[in-house]
Amino acid sequence: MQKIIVSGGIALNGEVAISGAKNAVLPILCATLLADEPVSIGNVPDLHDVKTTLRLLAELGAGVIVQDGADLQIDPRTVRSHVAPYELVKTMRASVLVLGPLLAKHGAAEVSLPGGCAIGSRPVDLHIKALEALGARITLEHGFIKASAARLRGGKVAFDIVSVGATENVLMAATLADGTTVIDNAAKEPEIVDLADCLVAMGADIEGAGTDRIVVRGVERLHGGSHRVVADRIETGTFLVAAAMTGGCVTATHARPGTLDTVLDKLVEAGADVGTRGDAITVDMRGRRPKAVDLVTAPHPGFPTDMQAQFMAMNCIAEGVGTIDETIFENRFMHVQELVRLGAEIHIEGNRATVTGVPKLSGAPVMATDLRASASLILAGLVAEGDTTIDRIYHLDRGYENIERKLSGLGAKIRRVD
Ligand SMILES: CC(=O)N[C@H]1[C@@H](OP(=O)(O)OP(=O)(O)OC[C@H]2O[C@@H](n3ccc(=O)[nH]c3=O)[C@H](O)[C@@H]2O)O[C@H](CO)[C@@H](O)[C@@H]1O
Ligand SMILES: C=C(OP(=O)(O)O)C(=O)O
Repeated sequence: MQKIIVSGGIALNGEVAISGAKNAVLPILCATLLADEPVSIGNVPDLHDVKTTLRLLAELGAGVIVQDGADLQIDPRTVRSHVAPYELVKTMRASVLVLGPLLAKHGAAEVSLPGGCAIGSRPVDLHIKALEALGARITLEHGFIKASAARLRGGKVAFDIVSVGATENVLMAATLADGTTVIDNAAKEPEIVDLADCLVAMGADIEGAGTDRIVVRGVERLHGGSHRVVADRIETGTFLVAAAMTGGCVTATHARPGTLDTVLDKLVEAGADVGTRGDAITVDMRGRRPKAVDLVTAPHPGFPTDMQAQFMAMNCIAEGVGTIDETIFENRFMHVQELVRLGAEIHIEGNRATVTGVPKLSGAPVMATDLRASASLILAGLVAEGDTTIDRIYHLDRGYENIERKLSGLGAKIRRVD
């Protein structure tokens, strides 16, 4: 199994180009199932989750044409199956996002329940309730969500808690429903806005994406179109934290600064000079040690849970004590015991981690448990004395394109070994 070895102690400097967002491209690829014509998607990152989604679309019968690296064309006209098998769904939770599109377009969908995962139980009850509000009949049988509806009808959906995936599933389904759907307490993440932009390019009628009320007026059909995936705010944030932690100066280019307000505010609080110019963001922490920050994860525009592990890594070597409250997932502190192996001082009580910064970490073998936990271990390795060897990096490849090449370009000593 492949591992990553990081030799710590080098301040990162230079420019890094940000890729398209994993959490935007996955729902967008699923949304192409709604169209009557081929859809072109640009700025597609080369990620394991993207490959899994393309395999799933191909399994359903869609044509997948890679035009040029990051540009793809999906032809949904040849879709014949509406079954998303366990083998593909189990490795990637986002595959549940074919449920809404298949149901809306083909009147039926059978999607394996995604497995539990390291960060929490992650049920899909909100997806099911929302689609039922649009008239779908849904049962759970033999580990599959089985859904049917002659044609979905517009309805009222009011979420009890904010869910990115459930908002996306019902948003996609509502585009082809008969009548108007109002989604209240909708997720406001930039990836929802990007999905809505793509659906609108395909002929959907959507208002309010990015606010907590989305109104979708159903249309008879969606046509082909083209869309360029938004920059990955979590990848961006990860590189900016790397700059701050190592006492370096890094500019992330091809980024979308407006999607990162809370993250940039926390970097300023940690003592970094942060500047934005067009699609570039620079974090300069030269000659300084970060100050510990307190943070509470929350739905957008709050602090993203997908950046929690990376900020925890920064607090580990910061000056002072920082508290981190994880309010989205009940079990998203799996990186703590690995960071402790590197010499971090972290105390957990319920959903709060209190981190007391230490002057230095020391390299050790550690194990990645999920995607952002893996990123936090790489960040910690960048500042640890000696070598940090990170095992189970397949988690990392789900969501970071060429991370070791990008970090090497900033001066890091990092390599992948078999
Ligand atoms: C592919 C993708 O975009 N993944 C992101 C998406 O995941 P995902 O869409 O799975 O996350 P949700 O926003 O749905 O989860 C938020 C909370 O709602 C709960 N919940 C969710 C659905 C449901 O039916 N019932 C229920 O109880 C979850 O367990 C969690 O506690 O948003 C998360 C929160 O920003 C991010 O960490 C993930 O990176
Ligand atoms: C939790 C994440 O992704 P997923 O929902 O795909 O597991 C993530 O991107 O940090």
